[in-house]
Amino acid sequence: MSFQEIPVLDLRLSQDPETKPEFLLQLRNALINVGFLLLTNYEAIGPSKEELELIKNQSFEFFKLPQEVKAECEMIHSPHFLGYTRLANEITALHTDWREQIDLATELPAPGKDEPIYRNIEGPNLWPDGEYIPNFKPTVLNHITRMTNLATEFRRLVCESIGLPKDAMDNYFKENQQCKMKLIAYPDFHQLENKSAVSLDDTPNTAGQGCGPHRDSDLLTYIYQATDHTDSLQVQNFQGKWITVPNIPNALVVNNGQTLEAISKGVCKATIHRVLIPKAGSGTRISIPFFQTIDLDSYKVSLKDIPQDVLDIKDERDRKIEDWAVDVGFQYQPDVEKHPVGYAVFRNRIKSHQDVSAKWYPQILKEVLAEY
Ligand SMILES: O=C(O)CCC(=O)C(=O)O
Ligand SMILES: [Fe+2]
Repeated sequence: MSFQEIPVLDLRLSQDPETKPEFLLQLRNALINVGFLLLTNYEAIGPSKEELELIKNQSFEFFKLPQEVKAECEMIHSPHFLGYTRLANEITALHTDWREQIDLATELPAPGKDEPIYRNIEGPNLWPDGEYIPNFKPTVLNHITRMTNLATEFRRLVCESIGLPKDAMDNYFKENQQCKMKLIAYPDFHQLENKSAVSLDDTPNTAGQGCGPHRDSDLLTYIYQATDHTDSLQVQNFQGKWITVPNIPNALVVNNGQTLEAISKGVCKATIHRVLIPKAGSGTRISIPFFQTIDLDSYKVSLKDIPQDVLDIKDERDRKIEDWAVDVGFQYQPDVEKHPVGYAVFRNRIKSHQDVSAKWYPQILKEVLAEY
């Protein structure tokens, strides 16, 4: 039997030596047997309710801007895959996603010309014109700082929960490590002019693809579901059944990415998930994922000394995997033995944003298209 619901973890339990062992057990189970969890009571380390309210309001303001203002910071102008993506201009699992979004990241300089091409994942943000939305940039930068703090603490707990010293992942993080985030708007069915959205086979009448089934490329993702939609984000359990992620007010959804799967040698599996278009009349769904990424140059460095009892839980899980995995299309999986992590991350970006790739990396786009 695979998981039927998403575990809820109270971060306060990790702060008290008496309850910490219980927290670490719950975390171990969530990381190995589910790949998703809901995190509550993180305010002492991460963003406060007020700060989340601010980033939510800036998201609404941003998406309300005139299309020409949003177009000025469109991703096509960025060789770093940062900036605005208009509605229905991204592909996941071979189909169009019905969402619009802006990709943002820790502000960093662009790499030099002689550096490996994948380092172009890093670079400066494309900000919307501050004259139209003055509080956008400071609110986003503050959100990145608060979330980076939370994610740094959390990754130490992740290490401890799988039987490693809490600094076991520190080597994967460089000075001024890039983190990424997105503001995403999923208009509800009413608002779509063109309702020929791809119907998902098992939900023919209710929904189309907000974001197609995929695994994240990063280490860990932290999603703030900013509106109260309850029927959108779904996770596939290891028997192929879609499980809806509840929307507990102010809880963050945390999920394993493929980088964590790669460096933990499959112990923490990157679970497949998707987003359905919100029901007609339910309004636009706003979601704000934060992506914790590691040094793109990390190479030949899996986590060492994961204890046997943890590996046994992984093996037990793997024996129970039956009909997992829909067709997520081809996705590059990081394999630190073969390539630096940046290789797969960069190629997944090339594939998802092909108009941007055609402008900046036409040759690599050709190679990527030939591979799947
Ligand atoms: O909108 C969401 O809740 C999740 C989005 C997502 O999975 C992604 O952008 O990787
Ligand atoms: Fe995702």
